[in-house]
Amino acid sequence: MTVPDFKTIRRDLHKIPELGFQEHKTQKYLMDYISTLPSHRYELKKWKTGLFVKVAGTEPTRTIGYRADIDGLPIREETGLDFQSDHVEKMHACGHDFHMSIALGVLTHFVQHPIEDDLLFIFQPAEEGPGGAQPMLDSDEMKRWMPDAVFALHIAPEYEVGTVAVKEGLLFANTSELFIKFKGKGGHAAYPHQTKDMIVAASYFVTQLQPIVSRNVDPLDSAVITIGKMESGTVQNIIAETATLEGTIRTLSPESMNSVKSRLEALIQGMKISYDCDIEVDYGSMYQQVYNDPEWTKDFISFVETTDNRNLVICKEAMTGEDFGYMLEKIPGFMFWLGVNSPYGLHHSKLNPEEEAIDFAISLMTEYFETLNVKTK
Ligand SMILES: CC(=O)N[C@@H](CCC[C@H](N)C(=O)O)C(=O)O
Repeated sequence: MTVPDFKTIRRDLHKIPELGFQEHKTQKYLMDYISTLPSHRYELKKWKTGLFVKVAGTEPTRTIGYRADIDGLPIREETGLDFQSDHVEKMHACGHDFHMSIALGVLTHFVQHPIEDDLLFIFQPAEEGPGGAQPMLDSDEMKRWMPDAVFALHIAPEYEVGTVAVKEGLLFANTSELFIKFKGKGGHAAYPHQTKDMIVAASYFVTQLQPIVSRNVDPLDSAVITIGKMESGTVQNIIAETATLEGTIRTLSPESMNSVKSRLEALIQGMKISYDCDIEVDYGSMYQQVYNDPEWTKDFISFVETTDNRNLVICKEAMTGEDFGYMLEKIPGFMFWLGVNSPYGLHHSKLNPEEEAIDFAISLMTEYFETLNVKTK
């Protein structure tokens, strides 16, 4: 079998981004590709819109897990690339097209050149929300094929291709989504005294959230509250009866997440009195922090250091979230950042990672897994 071009595979996947638990075309694409590999070397199980693929080892004593997330984001792509998204208002703006093609590359290698250990490839839906990692962990397939260690990577636009950035311990933050609904009383723009204006209430609330971070969280224990969406009103001369806010909370410690939410709820009680309105809060999905197992991470760091043409960066923790944190809570392993050098960052409509990072990552991970194989002997 000739080795396929994983950049072409990435471009195919880039054209068909789908939101969490709607990844039907993506799942079919992955399955169609995997079905071209010798079928006696692997076992495949569909799980919702994701996949588990177990590649048989020659004399397995353990199972090594590798996870790639597969969903896209609700963003209108503005890269102008000739393989731009075919799906309106959807884009692979967080690099999951890279994550999938790298996983397919590693999978292909080990189907053709098995190591002693079994390998479990986890193609996970809904990382951007509402979260696929925890339900996958709870699935019968995962219980049957539970890996002894699990690894994943995430593209990093800020680093050059060839860079691996990682750290032991905390890598990504605790996260919670945030959905707030305001209900007041609408009316004529010229008679505000007869209304309860929810544009004024919601705007005030957005500004009141900011001091939670600067005045309630220990400065040495960071937090972020971002409101990414605000919706209200119908036309310029009608006072808005309702308003909705959507956002996310990020904290370095689980304890700070609880205290940020307590402060937010206290503010809401005050707002209800001040603006004489109803306010409902819903936290949506919450993700466990990504905590890299120190032993596995040290092992990976010394592997990267001792190989040529790989630039190792010991990075700081980031306020990004990842439901891979749930896998690392149960199974030792690590996640790392893969340099892709894009002038536009994650979740940007012009994100354009350099595709040379795909082959770099495939050889990085295949060599690393081969090193682990030697260590089991
Ligand atoms: C790596 C990355 O960008 N992950 C997302 C995870 C989103 C979690 C959830 N939907 C939330 O917004 O809290 C991120 O935004 O960090």
